[in-house]
Amino acid sequence: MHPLRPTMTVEEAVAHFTPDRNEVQEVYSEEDEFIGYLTVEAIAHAIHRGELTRPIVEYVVPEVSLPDRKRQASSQAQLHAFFESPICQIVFNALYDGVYITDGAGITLFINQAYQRITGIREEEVIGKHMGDLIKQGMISVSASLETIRTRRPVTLIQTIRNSRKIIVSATPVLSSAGEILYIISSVRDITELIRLKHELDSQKLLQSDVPPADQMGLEDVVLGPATRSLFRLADKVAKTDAKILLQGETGVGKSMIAKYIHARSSRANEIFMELNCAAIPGHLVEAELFGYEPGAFTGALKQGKVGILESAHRGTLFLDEIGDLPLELQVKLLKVVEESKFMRVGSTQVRHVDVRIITATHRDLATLVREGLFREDLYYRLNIVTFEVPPLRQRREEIVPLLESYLEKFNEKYNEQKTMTLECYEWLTNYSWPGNIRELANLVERLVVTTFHNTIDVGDLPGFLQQVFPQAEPTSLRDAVARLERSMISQAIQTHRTTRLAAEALGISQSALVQKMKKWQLHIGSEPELNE
Ligand SMILES: Nc1ncnc2c1ncn2[C@@H]1O[C@H](COP(=O)(O)OP(=O)(O)OP(=O)(O)O)[C@@H](O)[C@H]1O
Repeated sequence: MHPLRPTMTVEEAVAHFTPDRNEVQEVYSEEDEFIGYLTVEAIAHAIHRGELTRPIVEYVVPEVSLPDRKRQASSQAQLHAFFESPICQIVFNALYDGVYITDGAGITLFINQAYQRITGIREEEVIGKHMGDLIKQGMISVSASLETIRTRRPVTLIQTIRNSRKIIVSATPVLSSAGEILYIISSVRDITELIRLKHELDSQKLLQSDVPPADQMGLEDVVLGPATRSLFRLADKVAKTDAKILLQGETGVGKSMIAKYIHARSSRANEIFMELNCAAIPGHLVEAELFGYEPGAFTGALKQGKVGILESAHRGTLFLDEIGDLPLELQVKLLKVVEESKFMRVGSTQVRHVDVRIITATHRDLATLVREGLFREDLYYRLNIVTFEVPPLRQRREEIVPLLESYLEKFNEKYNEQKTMTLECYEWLTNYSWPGNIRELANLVERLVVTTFHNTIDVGDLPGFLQQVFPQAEPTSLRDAVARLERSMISQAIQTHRTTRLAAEALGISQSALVQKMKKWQLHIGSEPELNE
């Protein structure tokens, strides 16, 4: 380390004081002339007064007494010895959370094993180092300890380790009887872990809530965030009645899942649940599918005729998906079923009775269709006693990570894999708009589990369109902005060129530098093995 210069600020000088070093530093001018001494006590006082940007020349003294030096050195040594004592090591290393201890000036004294496990940072990289230096090196993004020194209060913040992993740090100052900060003890947790715990807690809460667990309804893997939970609660309530239900929402949001849940919680649970997607078959065939037909009712009909879905659903529940696509002429026939429970098969004049509960769904706005004359108003009001507005996934982002985790678990089991996702990948996918909602999410996870060759799925493995849509949060510093640009360029280059040699060439850096950077950013060559050149 360079000698202390009088123009250095207090903040810059702090890094020169480490537990292993002398407690008094000599200060030299730019011409290397001895100016005086700077004691760790003087620095500590300056920090306590918030004078971090003042030049140290203001605190330099021409002489220091030997007892002072001995006393300071010995108290520092005692502290050091305490943290190195076997009992202290055993206690801190037994903790599940990471522990990070600095002295009152922000110099690292101790990290426990859990901290090393969570962050991947080794003892020798930080012990004796000042937190400010660790930020400068890019090892950590911010320091809760320095914030605690500045504010003299406990501080909790989210820290990024080596620009990738995110952890949550809570720092607490330990004060002497004179009110000086002696050290700062920080506890550290992985955010991914917190998300998992929250997910577990949500499931626990669900078990205690008035909504019966969905897996008992044959609906395994259901993720219930606050929005979905309140839909299920309402579904549970209306299930007990025969009220007509209209489910509105985009494709893939879970409308048919809710319909099945309502059926499973109703008095018809032991009867059949039938489903017809009115948009999936041509208009002229919907009538035959729904109401059935007599022998020879139309060209191409089965000789023996056919029982329609409506009749098959007798005593049970009929779920009519995409009801907005039901042709107008069939809407009259459906109205008769809804109002009088009566219908006629195609080609028959015999009126039949049926006892079904009808649940309908649509991704279109039925009220608008009514205004445009495309949907019968009387049918609309009949079907729409209770409306469920099922929100798109982008409006219930808190469910995205639990859904990703749940589907990862499901497909890992199905394909006998052990894939995990980086925190950044979770963050990326949380910000995506998911036009295909949960169906799209499930498809993506399955694809990633099947196609990636490594166990950790990262942003670089996502399909190209997903990599471009991520709305970046504002970078917090120039270093942050540069780091992001570097990562994004590398990620794009390896996606495009598929070999580290070609990607390095395109980026104008050496192959080994590229490999090192890929390691740092946890990037991989797409989801396929590197091409053989
Ligand atoms: N809360 C949830 N947790 C887990 N999986 C869910 C959840 N909601 C929906 N899914 C799953 O997402 C997929 C799509 O759901 P569903 O078929 O119910 O959507 P939909 O709204 O009826 O779609 P569409 O209108 O296109 O028919 C299904 O595989 C379903 O199991």
